Amino acid sequence: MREFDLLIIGTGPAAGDAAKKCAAAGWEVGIAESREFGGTCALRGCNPKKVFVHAAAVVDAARRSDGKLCDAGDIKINWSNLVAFKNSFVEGIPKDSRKAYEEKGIETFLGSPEFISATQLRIGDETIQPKHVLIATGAKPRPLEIDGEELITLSDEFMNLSNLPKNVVFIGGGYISFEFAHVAARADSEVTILERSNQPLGHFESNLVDSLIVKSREIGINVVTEAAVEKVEEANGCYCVTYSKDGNSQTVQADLVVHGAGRVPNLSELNLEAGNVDFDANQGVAVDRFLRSKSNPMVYAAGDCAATGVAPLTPTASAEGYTVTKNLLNDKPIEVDYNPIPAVVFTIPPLASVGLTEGQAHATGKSFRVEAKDASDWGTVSKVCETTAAYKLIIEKETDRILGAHVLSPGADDLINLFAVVMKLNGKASDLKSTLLAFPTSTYNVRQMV
Ligand SMILES: Cc1cc2nc3c(=O)[nH]c(=O)nc-3n(C[C@H](O)[C@H](O)[C@H](O)COP(=O)(O)OP(=O)(O)OC[C@H]3O[C@@H](n4cnc5c(N)ncnc54)[C@H](O)[C@@H]3O)c2cc1C
Ligand SMILES: NC(=O)c1ccc[n+]([C@@H]2O[C@H](COP(=O)([O-])OP(=O)(O)OC[C@H]3O[C@@H](n4cnc5c(N)ncnc54)[C@H](O)[C@@H]3O)[C@@H](O)[C@H]2O)c1
Repeated sequence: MREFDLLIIGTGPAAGDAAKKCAAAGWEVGIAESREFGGTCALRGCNPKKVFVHAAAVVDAARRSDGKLCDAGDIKINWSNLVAFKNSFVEGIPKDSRKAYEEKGIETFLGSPEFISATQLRIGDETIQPKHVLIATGAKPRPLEIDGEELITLSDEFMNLSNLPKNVVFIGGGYISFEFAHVAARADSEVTILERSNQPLGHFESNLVDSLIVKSREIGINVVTEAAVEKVEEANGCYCVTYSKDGNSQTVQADLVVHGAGRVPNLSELNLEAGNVDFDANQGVAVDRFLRSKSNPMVYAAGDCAATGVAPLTPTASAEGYTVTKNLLNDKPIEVDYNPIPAVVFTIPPLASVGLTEGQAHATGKSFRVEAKDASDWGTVSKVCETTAAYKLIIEKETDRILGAHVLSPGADDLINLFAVVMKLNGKASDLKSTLLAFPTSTYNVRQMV
């Protein structure tokens, strides 16, 4: 029987803070990882994905500037070099990450612990009795439960392909599909996105999603809405994807079919029933506002696997991990300080958002004004030869506070953080208007927007 003050399951952004700070406070800490140490964001998500997005942005910038800013020649993505370059950032992480835990006196386990009772877990041959458990196991691609599911490539595999085939179909029209579709289109593949609802990227401001769809179609992506994928078959060396649209079955051929149809909490290996840990397979571990399990008080959950109801992103996972640390080490529990949560779809150009959409603002009953404009004439847009840019701001009339900011433009991924800071500090739109900002920069545009 091994005893720990804290056993952490998972090594992504939700896990690290508690491991390191509890160990620094003198606790006996163990941490278990069933794949490579480091988590999704660093190994298979945000960071490696950005390398692909950079490559696509370089090629796109050169092509759209051809004859104006440069002679682009026959510029193209070299896929195998790109994958190798991405790997150069990723391959050292598992060893370094595990070593960093061990150097802090944290015991590491490779494998999946499972609950054998409300107070004990087993990992391999060892029985572990921890005082506290932090479940931080993240998420995995949602099972589609369609025929031919085994033929579908996952996002992890997409980023390791030795070459990118000519015809690529993405199932789902969310973050993963739009980001990788924009990469694949710049790598000269023919790309289709099949989205079952009438609006892809459902959490984003619909007008700007419409503009992004127009842009996506301009670069050759076939975006099909109200198209629920029903099966994938292998035929003549390629794949045939069947989807229902307008009550009819339709098909599209592909050399590669990619899963972009959502993710679910990664809980199936933990035997949570034996641990008396309530959970929902789609939402995650049932937690109270302090991130403690509602059914087993020694257990906490954070990140993509916790049923918090907020966007499953790296910043939210980190904030939840930080909150669990505080609640483990301090007597007075705290809630997660989420507000506000910025989000970016790393397309080219990026779509960024923070706070309420116009529809959500209506639902609050507050009185607000909307500032919205096509911004393709901004200098920071036209001078980089981009043709797509737009924004929408939601500003409360009574207080002049920004309720929501939505931007589709070059630089929107950084610009959105300025809005996040102002909203967090309860600043007013007029504060932004009167703040001197460096010129000419993407963020300077904020003064024109408010
Ligand atoms: C392709 C892709 C791109 C993304 N891009 C972005 C982005 O640009 N920005 C952003 O904010 N978010 C992005 N995300 C989401 C982001 O990666 C996650 O929200 C974040 O990693 C969640 O952190 P976490 O600690 O909860 O889980 P994870 O980072 O998923 O870590 C969980 C860890 O637990 C391990 N694990 C799972 N089950 C067990 C078990 N039974 N036993 C032991 N270990 C287990 C997993 O192997 C994993 O290492 C992206 C996700 C994907 C898939
Ligand atoms: N830039 C980022 O921050 C970023 C990037 C990638 C992933 N992520 C995270 O990973 C999560 C998963 O990403 P994702 O893109 O897989 O999911 P998503 O939740 O963003 O989108 C999934 C989409 O697939 C559609 N869908 C589901 N089943 C379908 C079917 N059978 N046929 C057609 N469409 C179907 C849904 O209607 C939805 O629009 C995201 O929610 C996000 O939290 C974030």
